[in-house]
Amino acid sequence: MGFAQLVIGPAGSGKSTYCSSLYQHCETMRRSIHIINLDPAAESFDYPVAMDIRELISLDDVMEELDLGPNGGLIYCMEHLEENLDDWLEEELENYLDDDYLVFDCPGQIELFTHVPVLRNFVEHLKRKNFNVCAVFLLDSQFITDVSKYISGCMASLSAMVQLELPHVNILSKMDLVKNKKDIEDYLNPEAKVLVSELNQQMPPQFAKLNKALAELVDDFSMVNFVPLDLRKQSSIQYVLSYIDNCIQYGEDADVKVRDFDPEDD
Ligand SMILES: Nc1nc2c(ncn2[C@@H]2O[C@H](COP(=O)(O)OP(=O)(O)OP(=O)(O)O)[C@@H](O)[C@H]2O)c(=O)[nH]1
Ligand SMILES: [Mg+2]
Repeated sequence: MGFAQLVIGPAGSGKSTYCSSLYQHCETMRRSIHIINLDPAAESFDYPVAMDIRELISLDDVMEELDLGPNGGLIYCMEHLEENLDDWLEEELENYLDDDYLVFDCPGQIELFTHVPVLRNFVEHLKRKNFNVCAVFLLDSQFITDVSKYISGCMASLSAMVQLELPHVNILSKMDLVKNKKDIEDYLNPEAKVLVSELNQQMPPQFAKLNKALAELVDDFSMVNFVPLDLRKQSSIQYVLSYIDNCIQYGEDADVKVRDFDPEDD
């Protein structure tokens, strides 16, 4: 049985930074972890790259040879990955042992978890290889400064949830940028009526019904709640990691400590 995190979320939400902080944390804890780059457009890394999609296909080549722009090029690369699951991925995975822990750093294009099935097929492949996989969706904490941005972030997370059908953890990243911690409380476990009244304040009255429907959708799923992550604090990284481990039943036999996260402490 292997374990894997699929790190997704909008462009710039902090996925690669999260991966490198997680790597460092595990290094300190003497815990084995392998980070895999699935972003064909990535250029530099703060973590040792265990597997790299760029060894399979180069975005620059694709853009040049097929005359595609960066986003079309990326979709092409990901579809190429999909076609090579049975050879490239299969071969790469052979380097890993049964109980290895893999973290996939994905690209930020929203298309990947809305209508292109590549990640879904990727995950199916991992499952067949006996991996317990968790989707880790990062949303930049700055999204909560604007309720309509926040709702769009929740919708992106929901579509990933619905498409991937995996255990799913939402993380509010970049907590170091949040000045007033009280501001975020309403957004960690959002309530429909708070969201509706804020949306209504911002928008003309003809949107009231739509706002209500959207807010209720977020509320109904009630799976949309967020775990705050402050990368400056080891305790915060550890909390998030334990939370995810729990979702994928990692270390059930071992004595893994889970303790409550206190934003003030470190
Ligand atoms: N203050 C702060 N900045 C962060 C944090 N995490 C990431 N950033 C910054 O946010 C920007 C984007 O971070 P990345 O980790 O590259 O984000 P990404 O989600 O991998 O981006 P794409 O791969 O392009 O989708 C960079 O400038 C980071 O330095 C954080 O916890 N705090
Ligand atoms: Mg990245």
